[in-house]
Amino acid sequence: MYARYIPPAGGNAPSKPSRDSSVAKQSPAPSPAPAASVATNGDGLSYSRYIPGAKTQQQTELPSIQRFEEEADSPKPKRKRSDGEPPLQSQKKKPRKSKRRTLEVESEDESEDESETDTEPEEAETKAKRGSKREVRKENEPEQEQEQESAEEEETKPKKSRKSEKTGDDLKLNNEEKKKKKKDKKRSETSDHGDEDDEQRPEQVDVDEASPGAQDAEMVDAEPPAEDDVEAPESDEKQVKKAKREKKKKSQDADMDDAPAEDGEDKRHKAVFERKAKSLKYAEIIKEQGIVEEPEEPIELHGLEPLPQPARTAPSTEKPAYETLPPWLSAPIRVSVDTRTPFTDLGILPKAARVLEQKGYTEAFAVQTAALPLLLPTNKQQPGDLLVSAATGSGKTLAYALPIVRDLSNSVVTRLRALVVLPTRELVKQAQEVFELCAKAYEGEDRKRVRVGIAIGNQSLASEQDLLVSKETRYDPEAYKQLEQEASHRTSSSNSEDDLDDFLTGPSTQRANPRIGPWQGQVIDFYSKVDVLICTPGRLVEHLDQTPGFSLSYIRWLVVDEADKLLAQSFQGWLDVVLDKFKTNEFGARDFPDMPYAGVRKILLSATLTRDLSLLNQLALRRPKLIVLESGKDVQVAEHSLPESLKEYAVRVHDANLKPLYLLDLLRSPHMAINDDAKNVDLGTEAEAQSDSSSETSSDDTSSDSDSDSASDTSSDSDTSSESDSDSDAEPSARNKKAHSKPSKSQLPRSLIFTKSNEAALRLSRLLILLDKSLATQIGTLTSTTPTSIRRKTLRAFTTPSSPLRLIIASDLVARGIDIPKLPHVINYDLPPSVASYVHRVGRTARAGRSGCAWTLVGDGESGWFWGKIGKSAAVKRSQKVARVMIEEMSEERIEEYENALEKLGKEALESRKR
Ligand SMILES: Nc1ncnc2c1ncn2[C@@H]1O[C@H](COP(=O)(O)OP(=O)(O)OP(=O)(O)O)[C@@H](O)[C@H]1O
Repeated sequence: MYARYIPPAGGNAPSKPSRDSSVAKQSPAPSPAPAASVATNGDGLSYSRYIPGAKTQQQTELPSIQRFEEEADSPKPKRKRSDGEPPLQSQKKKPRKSKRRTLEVESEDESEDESETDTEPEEAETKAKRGSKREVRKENEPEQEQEQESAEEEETKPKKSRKSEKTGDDLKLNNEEKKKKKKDKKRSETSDHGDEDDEQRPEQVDVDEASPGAQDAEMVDAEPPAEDDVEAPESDEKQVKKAKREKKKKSQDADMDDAPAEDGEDKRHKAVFERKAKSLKYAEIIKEQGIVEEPEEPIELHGLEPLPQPARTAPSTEKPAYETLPPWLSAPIRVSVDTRTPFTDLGILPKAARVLEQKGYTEAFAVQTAALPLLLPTNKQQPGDLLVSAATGSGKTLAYALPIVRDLSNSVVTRLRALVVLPTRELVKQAQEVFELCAKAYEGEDRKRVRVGIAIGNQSLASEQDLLVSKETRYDPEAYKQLEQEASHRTSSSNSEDDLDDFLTGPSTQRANPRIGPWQGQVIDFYSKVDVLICTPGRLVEHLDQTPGFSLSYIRWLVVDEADKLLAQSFQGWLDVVLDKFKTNEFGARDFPDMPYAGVRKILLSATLTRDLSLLNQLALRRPKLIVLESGKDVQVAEHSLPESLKEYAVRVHDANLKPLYLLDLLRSPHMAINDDAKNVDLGTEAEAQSDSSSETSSDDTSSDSDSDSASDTSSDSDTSSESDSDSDAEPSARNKKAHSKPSKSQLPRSLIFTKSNEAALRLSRLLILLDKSLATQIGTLTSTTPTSIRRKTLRAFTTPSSPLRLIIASDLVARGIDIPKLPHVINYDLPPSVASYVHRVGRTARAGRSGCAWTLVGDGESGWFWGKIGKSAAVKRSQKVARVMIEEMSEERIEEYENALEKLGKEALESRKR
């Protein structure tokens, strides 16, 4: 609260500026036209101001003090008054009044901003004063200005509150009366100009009020008129007025000086008390009359109010799910690598378990423990497809072979019911051995011997066709007619381009249905000779296209081993062809007798199984489950995992040009010898025993075998005959050398050495022999150009302990899946092309829980890639770190030998090219 001094009314009429400012603030109050007057300065300058006439008449008393804290009380009574009492002004002004009223309400509601809104016009007024006529400044002494301001505020109040209209009537009237008197006086003094102004004034007011920015207009009004408007005749009048004003001022000052200060104080206090009394009285009247207060309009805050905020929600306790993989892939079935379970506990018949035990399979490995219950018919769960991601040598083959054979052994008729697809011939052969073992295990006791066939293209297509499909011709005119009708219907809808084919390959009806015999009325029936076909994808497509009667209509199992490779590469689009054949389903052909399941169950396996759903989705998997192996400490499921028993070494190669010498030094180094000698002794005795048992098995198979086996043995393929020769050679030599099973010291540790290409493998093997002639009998080579018979011969010799063969230098042909029993060392002479390739290469050792070592020669320029992608990569799960091995510097003498060997190699290459 603060008090403002306003000089006593005693004849000191407020100066013109003060009147102006009051008008500016008073604009909301309607007034009849006459009330709008033209304020004219003493010097003749005129400007229009809106002054409510009613108030002018009410002015009886000059306020001495205004206490602004009382303004806070004013709005309410004012509102009541406005609603309850009719306005005093004429009907003409009503619309304007309502408009003004709206503005008033807004200003009232902004009670907190009142002081601001009040001061703004004052400031405007002050500016107006400052920027306006100098005469006004001269006339208005500071005290007068205070008086003027208080008068303005006094007049502004009616705008804001009706209460102040009522309670402050006396004060304002006094002020207004003075103004009026002065005005009248001026009028009398002024000439016709003044009258003209009077006439113009209402118009100006109307324009101001009618305009949307009425307040702005008022502010503009508050500004002094431009000096251009000053007319020459008025200058005399101005001077007269000025003189009068100065006179008045002097007398006023004299009064002020004379009046005792105490009187002023008393008056002010008196005025305050009077106002208070009036306010209280007015409140009582309201109470008595029962005037209901208009409910307060909602306060509209501008600028300072807090921004609207959204309602706070309780923090969610649910964990966010960022998983985009399907649950079966993100949460696979995890099995500890160390898990071992008796086969009988997994639902394997005791007789079958005994056969497996004879082969050395005493207990089921971890992956078998997890997979067998899911695939065997004893599983009462809703069966579905299965994916297995387990390290190399973990026994995946038996995990799918055993349940498939168990299922097929229940059937009576031989039909092709299982299809196993593998990427290489060697793997097909390997899988065939496992299936044969299982077939033997499940043979007898009301079970049929499951027949296993292979298709790898190592012999002519016709020979393979004979092994897979048999045919019988019978005379059946009716069936013939029917088949012919079906065939002609099919061919008629086909292309006319077939005419050329008809000419070349015979009637189209025969091609459309191979069951139609060559003679009228003859019908051909085809029978599958195998229950299981293990094949490479390319050869499979060939049979589907060209082998009459080769059908996948009865297929119940589809196994895709080394699935990542088979799905990533097209292999003549084998998958699309096969899945298309699955669509045509013989009624009941795919029913599993012991299971509530029909259709083709798919099994996908790999040591580096892809998690790429776009690849996996090609197979249209149904209710898939994923099995992964994990070591106790591992939480993360890595895409590539290495056998726990594998030791890895990185051999630094300073000079890549001398790499063959580094290899030789490594082979002769104590590092490898330590890891090899003792095992070689074991390997010798064990492997011999194994070779004996395997030869027994093979003889068993041959004797008891069906047409397919004997056919394969008696195949016209030259490779096969040579194989049998070599085998027969190998056996006696092994027996002869039984006594010398302990390897000599000059022998190198048994190692499988991988190079980057066929050429590199051949070149390296020859170079090593040129460097050390004693190695000639110890080195073998395996590449994709090696004939199949030689491949098999080499692999057999390598696994035979009595054989002098100690090293196999190979391309990536044998990197995948090849099972070389108890191979102690794998050497990456050249770096593998990918991480997956590394995993498969080194996975040829440390199989079936045995220990093994992987050595990688790393050139200085290759170390970044090796350590980044393989040696220290988190993508490869390994039980122990990769160790570093240093090879001593080469002597000059050795380097010279090496250069000589290189020279010889060059000459040999030239000669072979000439030939
Ligand atoms: N239950 C078992 N007990 C003993 N040896 C087994 C058992 N199961 C499999 N093996 C042997 O483990 C070795 C590896 O088996 P297999 O070839 O099936 O492994 P894999 O997981 O398919 O390996 P890769 O991924 O390299 O193809 C084979 O020599 C096999 O005879």
